[in-house]
Amino acid sequence: MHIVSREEMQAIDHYAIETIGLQGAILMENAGRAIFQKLLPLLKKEDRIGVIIGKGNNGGDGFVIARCLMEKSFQTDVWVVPAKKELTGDAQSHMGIYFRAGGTVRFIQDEHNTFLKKVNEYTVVIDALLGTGVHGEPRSPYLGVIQSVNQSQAMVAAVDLPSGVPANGGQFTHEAVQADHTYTLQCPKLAMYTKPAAAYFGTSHIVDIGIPNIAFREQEVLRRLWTREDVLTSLPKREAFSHKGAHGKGLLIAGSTEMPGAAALAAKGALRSGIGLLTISTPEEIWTAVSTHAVEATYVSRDDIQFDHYDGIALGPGLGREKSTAHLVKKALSHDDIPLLIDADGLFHLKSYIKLLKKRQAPVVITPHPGEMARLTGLTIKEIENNRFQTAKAFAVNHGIYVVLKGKYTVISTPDGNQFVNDTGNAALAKGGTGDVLTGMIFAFMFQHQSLLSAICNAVHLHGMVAEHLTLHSHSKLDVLASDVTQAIPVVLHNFYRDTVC
Ligand SMILES: NC(=O)C1=CN([C@@H]2O[C@H](COP(=O)(O)OP(=O)(O)OC[C@H]3O[C@@H](n4cnc5c(N)ncnc54)[C@H](O)[C@@H]3O)[C@@H](O)[C@H]2O)[C@@H](O)CC1
Ligand SMILES: Nc1ncnc2c1ncn2[C@@H]1O[C@H](COP(=O)(O)OP(=O)(O)O)[C@@H](O)[C@H]1O
Ligand SMILES: [K+]
Repeated sequence: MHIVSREEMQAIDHYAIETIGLQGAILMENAGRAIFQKLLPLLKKEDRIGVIIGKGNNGGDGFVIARCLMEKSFQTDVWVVPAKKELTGDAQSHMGIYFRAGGTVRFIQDEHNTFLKKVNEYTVVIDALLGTGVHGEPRSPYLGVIQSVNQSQAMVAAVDLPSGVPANGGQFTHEAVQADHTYTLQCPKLAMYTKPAAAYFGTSHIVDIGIPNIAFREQEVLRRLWTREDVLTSLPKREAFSHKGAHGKGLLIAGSTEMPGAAALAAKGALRSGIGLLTISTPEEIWTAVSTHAVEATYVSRDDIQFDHYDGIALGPGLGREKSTAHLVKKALSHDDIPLLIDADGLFHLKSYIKLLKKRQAPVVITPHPGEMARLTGLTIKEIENNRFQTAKAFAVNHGIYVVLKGKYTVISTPDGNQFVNDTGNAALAKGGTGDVLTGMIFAFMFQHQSLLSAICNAVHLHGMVAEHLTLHSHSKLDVLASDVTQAIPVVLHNFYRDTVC
């Protein structure tokens, strides 16, 4: 499923209307009807519903919903913000259809005090004020109407976007509708995956309004959600006659005397995700501690690493930032025919050797959180968070690597500029050590998937699913530990393989 910016959505609409010939009024009818159908199970006959309509096409969708509500005899008031003559195009057409079907409206300008009173009495408010066409802070009278909606106790269902939320996300400080449900048309918008916009959507529903796929292909939208179906169709099959050497001989360079746990967690993540043979390079003083948790692995001292004995190298978790560990990053980078996964302290050192990335033959995957990404790019964390998609893509393309920018919605960017968003997981993962587990999972998957991209995306998806599984069945978001994540990988993988179609 594609994820679009405001400009991409407008271009896709334009293509659907002008090139394909699907008239705007038909798309609007589809949108309103599809939203109504999705909304219906949430409505009760005794509900008092207010549909609040703005001047653009978002308001046009509102007229279609109002007509559907009227046909099913729901107690509905339709409130219009602009004067009648200000409505144009498809919105005007649908206002006409609504009137001729027997509908009536009230104008907020004419009955402002009644509107303020009524909005507090509604049990459901349909927000069809502003959609993707909004620019900047909502102007008067929209801002006041948005404030009234936010003060009411009604369940708020937003059409396409909560009014006032910019479709592209990014920083904003003005008031916007705080929705309980948002019915996003055709495909998710960038705002759904960025702070602070994401918090306004409530539960998001994607509503198919019938725009053909070719419209997305023609606009070359390179951003997608990585879905459960993607996982099911790309999980690797374990060959019946395979042997341990066929599932990856991996070297994990991780851990230090201060951070033995990071090595153990990454190792456990890899072992639980199917790696054939795992060798861990940690300081010898901690071999016993780490091997208690990763009995299946073998160990090699830091001075004895033979880099070219391995099919891939993961380095960084708990490595330490001393100069003595920096040369390991340089060495791993210079063995340029071995796939490399760099995380945590490995990323700290990477900054000094960034030019080596372009010289490599084999792929490099990096897994920064926003703080690590800020350090790598020289930007602030705020700048990264306000432009997650742009900065991750630019870094991936400029250095020819895969970037896994972690967070609530992890963004995976490829060297050729494609981006995939993960929507699994929850704040139970906001704990030290969970990223180390992810490193292990990606590392193991790298050896077993047909494509590196599906390996990365599947690992990120499953890592999130493990957190969801734990909080659904046995844990709160407070008490999940990174080691619990390693222990719950099997049940989640088991469920996926049970459902797999490959
Ligand atoms: N074109 C299509 O294919 C479809 C689009 N649909 C709807 O159309 C919407 C986009 O329609 P529009 O482009 O008309 O945009 P909107 O309906 O979001 O509103 C644009 C209107 O708001 C005004 N406006 C912009 N910024 C403002 C601000 N800060 N304060 C106050 N007013 C402001 C503009 O002057 C314009 O009149 C989508 O969100 C969706 O709901 C649907 O009808 C389905 C089909
Ligand atoms: N609020 C959240 N919702 C969903 N996932 C989260 C959230 N917070 C963190 N995560 C995930 O948890 C992991 C944390 O990784 P990281 O910050 O590197 O931790 P550490 O280095 O301590 O292991 C990442 O995969 C990230 O996407
Ligand atoms: K809206």
